[in-house]
Amino acid sequence: MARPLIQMALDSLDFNQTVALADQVAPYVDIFEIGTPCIKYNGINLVKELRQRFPDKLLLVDLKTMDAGEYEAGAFYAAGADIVTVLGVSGLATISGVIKAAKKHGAETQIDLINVDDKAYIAKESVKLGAQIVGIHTGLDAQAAGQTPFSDLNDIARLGLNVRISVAGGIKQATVQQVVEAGANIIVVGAAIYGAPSPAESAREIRELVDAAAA
Ligand SMILES: O=C([C@H](O)CO)[C@H](O)[C@H](O)COP(=O)(O)O
Repeated sequence: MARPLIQMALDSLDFNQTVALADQVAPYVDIFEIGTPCIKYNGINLVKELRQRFPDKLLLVDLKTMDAGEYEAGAFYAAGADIVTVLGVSGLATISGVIKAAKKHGAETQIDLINVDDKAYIAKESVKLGAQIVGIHTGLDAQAAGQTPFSDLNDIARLGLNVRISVAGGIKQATVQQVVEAGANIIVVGAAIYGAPSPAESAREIRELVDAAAA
């Protein structure tokens, strides 16, 4: 099995704390995600800062775009994003616009299937449009209501689409093996790292668990 990537969700609103957290966990993660609240609060300067500080990391900007796909995403690709997210619920025209912007910059697009009713349909159509990643995502509010991403992950993985699958939604040490075995290519972790007494130690543990599960 190819080594799954670990994506650190940077969900703080504070610019300096975000950069400091990225520094701490950098040895253990592959992708820095600038989370949606964080990018709304800090804007494109944070993309530029992380791009400059971490030239070897992948940088995902979690715009969760809903409209004006090409226009909105284009500026973030130009600032150094490797991956930008667009909402599956936005519809195929917006998804197509973000993919067009990504292509212009030699970058990638992730379709976030959060709150999509027919996830299989949107995933299949997104692949036809040229998306490289589909995201199974139980958001923070849905997690608080007791939901998890596991059943949706199994359903999408079973389709065998030519696309990488990202999974997010409360993933922690206890559930890493389960999502790797289910077929996730990108494991997104936020609170289990940034909420730990030692974020670096938590990230190191998750790295070990992901690598062991994929071995
Ligand atoms: O995308 C996220 C959320 O919707 C806010 O933007 C989180 O970054 C994602 O859910 C990962 O965080 P955890 O669920 O805390 O692991």
